[in-house]
Amino acid sequence: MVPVILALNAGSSSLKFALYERRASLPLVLKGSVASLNSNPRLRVSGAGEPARQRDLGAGPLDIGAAVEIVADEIRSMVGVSRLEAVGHRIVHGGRTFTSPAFLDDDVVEDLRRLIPLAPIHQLQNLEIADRAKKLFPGAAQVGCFDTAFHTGRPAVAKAYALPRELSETGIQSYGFHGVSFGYISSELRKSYGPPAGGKVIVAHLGSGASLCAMLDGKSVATTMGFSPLDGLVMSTRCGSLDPGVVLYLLQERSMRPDEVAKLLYDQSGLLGISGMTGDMQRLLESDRPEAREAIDLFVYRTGREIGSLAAALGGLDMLVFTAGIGENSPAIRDMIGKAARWLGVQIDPDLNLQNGTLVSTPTSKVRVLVIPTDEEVAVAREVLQLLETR
Ligand SMILES: Nc1ncnc2c1ncn2[C@@H]1O[C@H](COP(=O)(O)OP(=O)(O)O)[C@@H](O)[C@H]1O
Ligand SMILES: CC(=O)OP(=O)(O)O
Ligand SMILES: [Mg+2]
Repeated sequence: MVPVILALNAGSSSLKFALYERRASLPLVLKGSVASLNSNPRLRVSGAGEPARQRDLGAGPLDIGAAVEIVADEIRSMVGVSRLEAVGHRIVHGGRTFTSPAFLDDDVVEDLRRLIPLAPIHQLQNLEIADRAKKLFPGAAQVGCFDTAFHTGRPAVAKAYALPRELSETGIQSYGFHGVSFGYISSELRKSYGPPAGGKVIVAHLGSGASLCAMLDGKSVATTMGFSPLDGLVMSTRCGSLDPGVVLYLLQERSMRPDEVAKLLYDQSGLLGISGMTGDMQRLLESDRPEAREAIDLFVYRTGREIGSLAAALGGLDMLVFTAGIGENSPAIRDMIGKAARWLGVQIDPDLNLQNGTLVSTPTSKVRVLVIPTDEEVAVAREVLQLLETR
């Protein structure tokens, strides 16, 4: 029996998973997700070439430990645990140390725990999942694949904050996230367009967390998230870019405690905060309440502005790629963002856009606009395979 590799991808609203045979081409055995962890969670699973089956998991919220157990049951029903050679984890923060995949031994986990304050709603969960996976699959190697790694090669100026050097030298800098996804998109662009990977490209990863990456020849040169995954675009429950004066004001004048400010900015802001209803974009699009519209408008406005900023960092724009939950599935949001970027030469074709195919720009659009479904799970499995081969 060929050994298998399990990839686990815990996002802020979902746990995605996929199982592959350990061969160079990574044949898929099983793929699925536990989505909408915060309310009305749903399990979706499909075997290779099979239609997906779905199951509602109650009203929620579902904690991540329970989600891992549900995934483990699915895996065990498919393959004997002894076949599992490795579990790869998407881990959002690798800091300055982890710029390539690493086996999650005790020392590495200790180092990664120190980064929890830099990505509180992700890193703790990522490490909890790794800990559970160790217990559930004791014979398998545990490997971390880091979101920050893809952005390591950006020019120094793109990573720096205008703070005193003593602080910058201790690691207070921009790291950037969603790198596992951006790395996958970069590899897809290389397949289609060769080494230049489309030239000057902006990839819009619009999911529950959202960020843009400016890529030149497939490599990250700038990105909207920074020191933490709070920065940049408006997200499901995160505020995105915010004048640091607001944080000071809340602490000093409103007497909020630091943990209350953290909760506000990570869990109660973004689409949820503006709409007062939900952080789920699909539900906002279905709503006719004016607050829902305001949330969508700010999401689009800020994404449009950041596209301008990244196009400036690139010195032009050849291609715009949409990916992740919103980017892959919402023609309406793509259309609005396309209009905000029209001055850059972006022209989205309404019919192509509605079909959710790969190319959605008009033949005369100066910027090619593509929709490429991300696959962070296979990107994780590839990194795991590479690491296993160097062992
Ligand atoms: N058809 C759709 N239209 C609009 N938004 C959608 C659609 N399908 C999914 N989404 C949105 O995608 C987001 C989740 O994206 P996803 O990339 O799965 O997030 P994460 O990985 O961060 O958990 C949610 O806001 C959800 O509403
Ligand atoms: C880094 C981050 O925001 O990830 P996600 O979008 O999966 O929550
Ligand atoms: Mg995600």
